[in-house]
Amino acid sequence: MPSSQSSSSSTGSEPAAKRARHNGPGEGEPENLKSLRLILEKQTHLFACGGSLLIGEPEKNEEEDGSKSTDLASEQKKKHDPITIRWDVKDGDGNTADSQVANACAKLNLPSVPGAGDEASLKRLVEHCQPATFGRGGKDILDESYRRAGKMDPTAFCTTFDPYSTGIIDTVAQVLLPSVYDSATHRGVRAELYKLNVYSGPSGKFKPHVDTPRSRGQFGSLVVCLPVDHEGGQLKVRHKGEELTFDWSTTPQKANGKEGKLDDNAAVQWAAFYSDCEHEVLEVTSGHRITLTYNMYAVRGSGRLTGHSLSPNPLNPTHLPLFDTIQRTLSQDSFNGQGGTIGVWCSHAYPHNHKTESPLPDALKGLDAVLWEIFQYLRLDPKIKPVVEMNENTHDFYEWWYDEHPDHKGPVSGVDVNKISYVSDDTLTNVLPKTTPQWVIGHEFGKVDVEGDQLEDMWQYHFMYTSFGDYNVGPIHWLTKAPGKGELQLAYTTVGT
Ligand SMILES: O=C(O)CCC(=O)C(=O)O
Ligand SMILES: [Fe+2]
Repeated sequence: MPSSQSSSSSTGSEPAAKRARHNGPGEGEPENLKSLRLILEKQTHLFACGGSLLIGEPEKNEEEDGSKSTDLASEQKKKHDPITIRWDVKDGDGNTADSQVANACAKLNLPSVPGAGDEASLKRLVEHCQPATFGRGGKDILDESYRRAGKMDPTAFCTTFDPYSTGIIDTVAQVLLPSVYDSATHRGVRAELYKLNVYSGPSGKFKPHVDTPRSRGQFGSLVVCLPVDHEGGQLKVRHKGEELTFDWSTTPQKANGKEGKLDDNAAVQWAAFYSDCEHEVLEVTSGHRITLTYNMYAVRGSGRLTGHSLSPNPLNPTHLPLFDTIQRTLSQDSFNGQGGTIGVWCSHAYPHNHKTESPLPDALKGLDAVLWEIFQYLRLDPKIKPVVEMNENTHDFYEWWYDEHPDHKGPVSGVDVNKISYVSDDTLTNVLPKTTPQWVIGHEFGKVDVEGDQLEDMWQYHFMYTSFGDYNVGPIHWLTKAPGKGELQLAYTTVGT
């Protein structure tokens, strides 16, 4: 039975072109794996989703006899109540009422009702925001040529808008983080309010960027756009050459607010996407684009769609579109009964600097999650590991050593050079794999630093690689293309002169 290995990173030290050498169909590549590779290449990636909620007058929700309506259908037809935002107003903001009361509170109702004074509150909210920064190289940067927006921290405001009760989080969980029947990967979504942002015309914007994950479990971001008129400000989200546009602009002609009445078309719009997707907010040309952003984390045992609920709606992996193809393809023995390794490069990036706790498989996204579930269901014993490929010179050095030791038979159990101070060639013949290795499978995520003398002898190379992981015996049959840029997993530092 072939075993599968996914990796989310590889050594960053090797040029992509060289790595690509190993990704194309290799000589003697089993036919069934070739066809599976072609099928995976054609997969479109699901990386974002979105929707809208109409807003209406608060409902009386009472029958004529005074009893409350509990009917599910009418519950679902209900429009969302108008949204209230309250925020701290510190002393000295120039407002007489505020300067008399320390830490007073201001309030805004959305959508604003013409003639109800909401426009003045909206103006105040915009004024009370601070300039929004963004993360670059571990620092918070303020650069208005890159991001021109206002922000308010969640410690300074509260809102009646709740992404859980509106069903947004359930939808995001179903689409971006589905739980699979009978899987150990039951996961739910926890959304944490991160900021209120205001992008104002004529030049509010946020140029292309990738969000900084706040912790290892973060898999995505949710943006909720509040019902405030604005033009422009489209959100564009990209992944692997595909792009989705979320256009929430409302032209003044479209809006039909009348004095004292809520606009019938007023809606809350939202979009959710995986954190590793590049995205940008195009220029807002007029009005204010006001958003609530949430960081979303994959968690076990919370949320409505986890496998912990009594009647969950979990996916069955056999009903995933790729299931039949993969099962059929892999049921033909690609390796003549000898076993072998199939590799799939993760199509998304994951935060994983923590040595002992990897966020995976809980936070696997999109196609990565689908393949993981199918491989698990087929009992292929998949593993998620960091992978390092030997660069060409090192590989040549190993080949030379193997040529020099034609009698080398492969490792003898119980011999560990990492416990021996001097390693002779004889000892090496007892520890190196039978055939020249090319891939080293890491024990755990997180960069491994190895210190030693000049890398000259075979045992020093061996020591470096085995400090990081295990040689993969035989080739890895990669089904997907390696990510454009890998991440440094293994560093060798020379000590002494
Ligand atoms: O407002 C948006 O649509 C996206 C904002 C964004 O990219 C961010 O806050 O990081
Ligand atoms: Fe962002």
